[in-house]
Amino acid sequence: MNKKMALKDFEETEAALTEKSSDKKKSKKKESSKKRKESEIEEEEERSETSSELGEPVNLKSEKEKKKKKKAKVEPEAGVEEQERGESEHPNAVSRFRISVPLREKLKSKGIESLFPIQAMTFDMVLDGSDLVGRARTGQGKTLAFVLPILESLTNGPTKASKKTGYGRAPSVLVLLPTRELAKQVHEDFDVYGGAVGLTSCCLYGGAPYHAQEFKLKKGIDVVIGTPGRIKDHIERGNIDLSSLKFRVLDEADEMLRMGFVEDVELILGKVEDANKVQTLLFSATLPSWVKHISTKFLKSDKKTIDLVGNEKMKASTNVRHIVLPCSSSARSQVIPDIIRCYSSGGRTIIFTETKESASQLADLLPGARALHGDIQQSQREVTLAGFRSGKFMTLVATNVAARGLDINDVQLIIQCEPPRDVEAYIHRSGRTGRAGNTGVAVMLYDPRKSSVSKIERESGVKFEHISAPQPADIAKAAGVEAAETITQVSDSVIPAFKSAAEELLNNSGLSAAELLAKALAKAVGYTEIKSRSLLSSLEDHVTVVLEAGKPIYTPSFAFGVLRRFLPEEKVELVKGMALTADGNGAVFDVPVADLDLFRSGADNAANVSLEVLKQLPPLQEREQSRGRFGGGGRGGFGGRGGNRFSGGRGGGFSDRRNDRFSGGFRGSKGRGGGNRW
Ligand SMILES: Nc1ncnc2c1ncn2[C@@H]1O[C@H](COP(=O)(O)OP(=O)(O)OP(=O)(O)O)[C@@H](O)[C@H]1O
Repeated sequence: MNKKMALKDFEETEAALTEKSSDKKKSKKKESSKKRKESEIEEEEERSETSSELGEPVNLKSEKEKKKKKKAKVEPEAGVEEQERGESEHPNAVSRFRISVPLREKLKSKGIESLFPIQAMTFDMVLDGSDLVGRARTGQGKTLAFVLPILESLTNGPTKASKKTGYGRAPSVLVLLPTRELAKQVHEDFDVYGGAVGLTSCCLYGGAPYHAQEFKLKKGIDVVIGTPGRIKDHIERGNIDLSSLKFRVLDEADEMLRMGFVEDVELILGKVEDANKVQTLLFSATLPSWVKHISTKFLKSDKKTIDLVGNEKMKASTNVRHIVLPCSSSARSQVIPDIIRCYSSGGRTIIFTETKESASQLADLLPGARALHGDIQQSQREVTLAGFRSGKFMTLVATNVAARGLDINDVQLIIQCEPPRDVEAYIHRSGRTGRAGNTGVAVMLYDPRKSSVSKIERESGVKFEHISAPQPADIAKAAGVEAAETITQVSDSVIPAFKSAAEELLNNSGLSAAELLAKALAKAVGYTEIKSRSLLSSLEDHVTVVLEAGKPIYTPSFAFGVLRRFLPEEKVELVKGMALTADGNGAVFDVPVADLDLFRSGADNAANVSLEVLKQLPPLQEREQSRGRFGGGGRGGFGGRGGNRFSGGRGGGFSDRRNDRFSGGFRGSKGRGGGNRW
């Protein structure tokens, strides 16, 4: 169990620290610190209960609901009682930690009066000199977990005396991150909080000119933050001296190592004169076992580990409502705007695609959306992200380049266009919402013919909520309610001008007053027609039907065979998204509305066959479950399609991925690699 693990780690650490120290003051601090930890562990327990409260359905949130939602904000891993206790009594109040006044004031100005659990649990360890592996779910404040104790150590703590000073000073801190955007974000934190205690920082990443970076390094700097590629380049150019480092931080460590930059990271980390005099900290929301293994290479053997996820089943954010929705790739651009309308609560949305091309294409199709990926010039990437952060536009379509670490205010909705290749990507992408105690929604689209959600579900521990695409009629209904409200606000002064036209309509249209008003409302919110949408592939002008044949249907090819008994081949080929019901008695598929009567009458005339239109999807067999059966299927689209995305030799080690996924975004300036997807 997570809590147990966290407690165990903490107790081990406590014991070690207590042994070391004979200082009374220190042990007092530890005593209060221990109390803090115990209450945090209770909070963890409370937290897992409160998470289920986030499951209420979201539907075109009114302002009122939004406000309510804001009020529902809870501190990560903290219970309601905790909030009621008031900041000053908070067990993790900033004032209870060895945080100096300028930092405390800066934190206060940012609205931070108490530390989040990962920060509280690691603060003393880092300040007292330990190497550390830290893991907490997305959005729980891992950045300040290293920023605060590092700054405190350099200004008032153990590394103060040996820290370099003066013009041309070599950096004391090096922070490595996997993406440029993330490096910039972490740099901003060091800038804000470091600035408060007189420490300077700079950010080194690819795609930006060298000379400004070189100038800053020459002048002397305390904290260097950057991506491994550019930092390595600066080292090779002799611009940066890492010999007097006091801290090395690997943020999103698993991603950096997965990218195949182990050698670069190793080379960079190896540039310290005496590794024993450097503290190394490694953070991520996901720490696959191979990362833990690798960490032994970089971190001292007596390192501490604080793992707030541990062996807990649920690895993804518990503040997020996790939803899956069947949708074919061709229907995406129609369905996504409705998902945004229904689930974004008027906030920002990030849509993740698997490739750079599809990010650009989708951004072009969605009104008011912009793309962010590795093929976009760095300067434009920065403009785009700044525009999204400031609310200039509300929908960002991105590749995994935006999956990690980005902390953007009011991102309410994440849409993943298809299941990602690894569970880590799911965890980090969905973690762009529901941050710092806020709630959010993550919708993952999948094409039941091509992909399955069960692997992600199993590995992330998420229990997905299965929904169908919002029906245009539902969305229109909600819009109608809003329109009715606005109509009551229209001044009576308009009546004389429109009354005679209204009376004429009423007399001649053959419609009732309510029907005519309904049309007027529809027109007022931009509807002249409402189409239905199928449940399986979310296609307009299609309906979803279930076929039964008087005996179990074991394979899609059998279902196609039944259809061929009463339909011509060209009609059978119109069938979309064939899936089998979980009970094995039926086949579910989409057909064009225009052909529904033909399908129905054919079924009526065939022996033992029934065909019914569905309003809701019944439980279906997962694609994985029926793997092997789909291959020999009918001509309706299964033969040889799309293999099993999850079982075929992808994944595995990380070094072979180097050029596959990152060369565009991460090492863009060098143009390394070919099949770059991000
Ligand atoms: N003690 C705190 N009180 C209130 N807000 C905080 C506190 N610590 C951090 N935050 C805010 O929480 C948000 C998430 O923090 P951060 O980005 O460090 O999360 P993270 O754990 O690194 O997430 P990820 O795994 O996605 O990178 C930020 O907006 C940050 O300012």
